[in-house]
Amino acid sequence: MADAKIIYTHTDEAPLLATYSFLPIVEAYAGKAGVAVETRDISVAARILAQFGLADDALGELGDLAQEPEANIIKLPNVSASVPQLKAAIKELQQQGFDIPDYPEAPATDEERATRAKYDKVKGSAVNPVLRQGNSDRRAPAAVKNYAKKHPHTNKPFAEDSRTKVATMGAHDFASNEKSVTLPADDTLSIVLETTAGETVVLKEGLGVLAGEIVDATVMQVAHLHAFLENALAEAKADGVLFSVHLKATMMKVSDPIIFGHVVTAYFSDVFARYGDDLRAAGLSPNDGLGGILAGLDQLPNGAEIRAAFEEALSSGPRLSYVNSDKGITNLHVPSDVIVDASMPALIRNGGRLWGADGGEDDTLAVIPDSSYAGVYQTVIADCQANGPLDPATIGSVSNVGLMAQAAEEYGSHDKTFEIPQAGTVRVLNRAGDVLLEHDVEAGDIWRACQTKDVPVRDWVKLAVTRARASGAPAIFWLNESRAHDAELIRKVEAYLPEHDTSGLEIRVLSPELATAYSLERMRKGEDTISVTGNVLRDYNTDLFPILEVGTSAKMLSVVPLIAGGGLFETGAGGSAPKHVQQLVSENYLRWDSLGEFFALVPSLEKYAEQAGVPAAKVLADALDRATGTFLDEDRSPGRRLGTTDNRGSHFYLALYWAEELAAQTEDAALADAFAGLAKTLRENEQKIADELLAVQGSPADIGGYYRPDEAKATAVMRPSATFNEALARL
Ligand SMILES: NC(=O)C1=CN([C@@H]2O[C@H](COP(=O)(O)OP(=O)(O)OC[C@H]3O[C@@H](n4cnc5c(N)ncnc54)[C@H](OP(=O)(O)O)[C@@H]3O)[C@@H](O)[C@H]2O)C=CC1
Ligand SMILES: O=C(O)CCC(=O)C(=O)O
Ligand SMILES: [Mg+2]
Repeated sequence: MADAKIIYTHTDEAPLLATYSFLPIVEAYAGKAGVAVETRDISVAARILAQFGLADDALGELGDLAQEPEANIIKLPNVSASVPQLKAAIKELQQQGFDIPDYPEAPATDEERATRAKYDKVKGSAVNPVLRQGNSDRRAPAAVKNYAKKHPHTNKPFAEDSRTKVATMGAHDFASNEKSVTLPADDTLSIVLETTAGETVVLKEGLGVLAGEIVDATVMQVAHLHAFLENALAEAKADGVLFSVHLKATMMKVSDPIIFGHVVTAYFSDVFARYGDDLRAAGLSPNDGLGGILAGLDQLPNGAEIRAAFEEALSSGPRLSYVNSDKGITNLHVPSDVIVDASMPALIRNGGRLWGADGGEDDTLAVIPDSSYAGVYQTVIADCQANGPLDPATIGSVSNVGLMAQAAEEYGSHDKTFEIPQAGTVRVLNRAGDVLLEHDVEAGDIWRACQTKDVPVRDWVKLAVTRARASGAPAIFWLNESRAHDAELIRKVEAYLPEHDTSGLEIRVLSPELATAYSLERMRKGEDTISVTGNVLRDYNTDLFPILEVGTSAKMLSVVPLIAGGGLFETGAGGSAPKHVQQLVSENYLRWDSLGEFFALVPSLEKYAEQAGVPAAKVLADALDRATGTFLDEDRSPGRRLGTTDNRGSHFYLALYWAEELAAQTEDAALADAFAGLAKTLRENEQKIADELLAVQGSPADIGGYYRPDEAKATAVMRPSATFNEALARL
């Protein structure tokens, strides 16, 4: 391929900061091997600017590229913005002088509606579903697993009398109301609400579907959600445990902020009964969280009175869990502060305890309203309560093969999720007008349809068999035959498995709860298991198991073999770690661990070698792979605390080991020659560079912006060692 190149993405928060330090190293090394590396800015700030013609539509470009065989993209985690995050980013860009409108809370004019539509394109998981034109292969590399066995982190034990548990609806929710069909032929669907008053409201038209596509519809019945929440609040209060709610308001950007709003409303039901109209009139929505409401109260004439009512409710209600008790930030403050994939594993690692208002730890009632996957967490909690914590020194690994291509499953559902305006019946109709799926609904219910195309399913089954064959581990499809969507999927799995040689492999279908129990049982025996899951469990499992096994999902290999033949190499399985940015800004210390970036770069370089016919890229990849091994052996990941090697220091060590490997290899004499000097300089100046990097720690750092840092300032902060910079520049 003539124009082969590696695209390294500029994203947000901690991974973006790390990029200011790491990318110059990558560019310098790649340049020596004739490897073309380009960057594209897909940060939330750049995506906002692109909507108003003030930046290139890099995401659109990469989305197209992902569907071409030449794609070779390194994707760092990015912000999937909740409304409060989006508003903060807009404000920062306005302050930087960009002429962009405010986020229209309740758009009334055509212009406001157009603006809102633009911002809605930036909101939530707007990047990953576009780039993920393939299924997901996430696992802990053997070197990471071995490192964790040698240096086990602590998974704290649950108390003897631990009262932590998961509360979930189990009826009248998305899981239990689901209906599903597989389409026999290409078709065009519409979604229509017939109200009890006899009106027809078209919710969606022109929804193209392909033969073999699975289409589901389901509804969260809000009256039942409220009854459930009232019970859960009463239960938490009676048991004296912390109340916490765990949703995915970023990825499920339509349904989950609404559910989050219902939790806020239920917790503060008296306040909303008294002041709900005032809050609504002021545009203060519970869906944006308690934080946004409290921040907006000053503009209300009776703001002080309402604030007092919130405070009174907090002190008399069940004890809330806190995200940051020092700053008074509760679990209900911001919909994107507590994200279930990261929050539940952190809770389990901590012996089932969260933090209360006083900063003290306590057991919790973890509320996960929809029952589709809540049982997974309850199964792990019950297992740890019965059998003690999982010991990272001995446990086996649970890797994941995840169905996600072409926005499979709930990931793509936000354009088909509706808060129902009036009671009636929602129907999914085909072109001929036949009713495929229908539900009776009440006003306020959250109804959603969701699509899963056939090609991705077939590819996913193949990937599962490939991984089972390569690893020798059993592959378990986490599918619940009594859930409508899963039943359709199981049929496809059964149809596609015979396309492969599965002799001697253990391949089974188990419900998520049983699959969890089976995987844990094997794990405790030191045995590995592959979890083959849908998109949401892919997300959940690739934080859950890594965090229990290796302490963090940052150390995951996360590859997306694109269906069109290209490669998308994600870095780690975690997010963009906002609290790391705060630490950098306050004390010039960045805890971000770039192992995920190192791991992603290896297969990306290998792919480049193949695509561009540049063998030196493979030499670079092999050297990097060995260097990463040394990096782990020498324990060069950032520490958690000031005064230790941080992200920048860790990059220096990686650069040192990588240069030494390149200088020592004999496959490419020119490369060895090119790196000999650098390897020597870095080794000789190891102490000096380490000292220069340590010297800057401890005082505040100015990066000139949160969502859109100033390039020069951030570079200065992230590249503070003159000796290291000069050595790189001389390469
Ligand atoms: N792939 C993507 O693009 C993803 C994006 N996100 C986005 O990230 C943001 C934050 O999400 P959140 O759910 O809080 O999850 P995060 O993974 O960002 O944060 C949870 C915690 O995980 C640990 N962690 C994760 N990655 C690393 C790393 N490389 N080095 C060191 N520690 C790490 C840190 O905690 P500790 O060490 O204390 O355990 C971190 O504070 C949101 O905007 C979300 O939308 C989230 C997930 C994936
Ligand atoms: O796309 C997102 O919003 C989050 C993705 C995520 O958490 C994951 O892929 O693990
Ligand atoms: Mg995740």
